[in-house]
Amino acid sequence: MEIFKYMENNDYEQLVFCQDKQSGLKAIIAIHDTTLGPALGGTRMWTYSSEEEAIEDALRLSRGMTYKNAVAGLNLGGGKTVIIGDPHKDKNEEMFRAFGRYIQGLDGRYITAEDVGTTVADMDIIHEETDYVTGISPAFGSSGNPSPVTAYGVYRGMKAAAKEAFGTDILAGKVVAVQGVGNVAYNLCQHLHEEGAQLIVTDINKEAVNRAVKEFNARAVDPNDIYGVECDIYAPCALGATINDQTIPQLKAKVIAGAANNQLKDNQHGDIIHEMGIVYAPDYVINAGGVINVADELYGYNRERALKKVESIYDNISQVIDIAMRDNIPTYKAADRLAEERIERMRISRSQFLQKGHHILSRR
Ligand SMILES: NC(=O)C1=CN([C@@H]2O[C@H](COP(=O)(O)OP(=O)(O)OC[C@H]3O[C@@H](n4cnc5c(N)ncnc54)[C@H](O)[C@@H]3O)[C@@H](O)[C@H]2O)C=CC1
Ligand SMILES: CC(C)CC(=O)C(=O)O
Repeated sequence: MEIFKYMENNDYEQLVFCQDKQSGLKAIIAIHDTTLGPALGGTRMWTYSSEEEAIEDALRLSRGMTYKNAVAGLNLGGGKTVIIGDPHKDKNEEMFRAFGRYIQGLDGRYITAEDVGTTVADMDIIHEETDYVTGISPAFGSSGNPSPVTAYGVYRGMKAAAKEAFGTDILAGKVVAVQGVGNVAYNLCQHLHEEGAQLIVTDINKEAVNRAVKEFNARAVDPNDIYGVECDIYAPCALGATINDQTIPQLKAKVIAGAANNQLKDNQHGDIIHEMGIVYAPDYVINAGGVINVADELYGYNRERALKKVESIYDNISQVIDIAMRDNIPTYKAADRLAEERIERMRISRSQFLQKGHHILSRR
């Protein structure tokens, strides 16, 4: 991979490699675009099969955060960290302390939070070294685990997509196939079950599946079978790139609406599902609830205010669908357009020189 060429082609600002021998920390912080404000995005800890795979993941995820934060109406840019390692075996206090010091060194250009493989407890340790961390314990007056709020946003966005596909946003009686029943999807299943949707679930973790079967009367299927099940809605809530050449021909769903980041393997897969008439709720629009929630900490956390903003994910998905219909383009392109237009408008309106620029962070 030619890193500078890749960064230049996709407008990345900065890539930071953090190493600490004692704790085993190997982290990559990717900052995509800070036009709207400091880059905010979570830290993923994962067993990458190569350093190149980790770098690519950090780059792709950080770009997604730029677009997510822009469409969500946040005054924040896009960034993300990946830590190479097994979250079940390789974590230690020193690792997150060392990582916190690297974040502090960026002096506010990047703010972190949870993602796959990291927890509120990890954020609390990072907080010992830096203020540029969110999703810390409610005991510190903060917002805690973002997953339940992400799930609420996905639920709202799923309703908006269902309205377009089925003429109603009532999900009672609809069959929803959920891939991965981890932190976000467990809470999503709870909303769907309460409304009377029927659930089909899968996960590589048997305990997670059993819990969903027991608590939500879900039907369990093997991980490879989830794509082809008879359902109304496919909710990808595990990792990325599950909408691809192999899975698309199997899909029976009329709606794709889930929490995972980077659901489309490539843009062409967004074109194909558009041509098939599937209503796709773009990942970074529908899963913005978590970042909206943690970003509220920068103002002094108020859960009611955060949830109100998360509710508007319904309107954001409807707006994206309207633009896609109007211009006869796939929804992923409509979402990109919304994000890019906002960033461009702000770039122009903020181009005037100020001796000491203001951002909400300066009050923290
Ligand atoms: N936690 C949050 O607030 C947010 C999460 N997301 C995204 O949503 C997705 C889920 O996040 P979390 O629930 O926090 O993660 P998680 O790690 O708690 O849950 C993911 C689940 O997917 C399962 N899984 C992994 N590979 C699988 C496969 N091939 N087939 C079936 N199941 C598989 C895992 O065993 C796990 O139970 C991720 O892509 C994450 O980046 C996006 C925005 C916010
Ligand atoms: C988990 C969130 C708090 C932020 C993030 O990284 C995301 O939305 O993907």
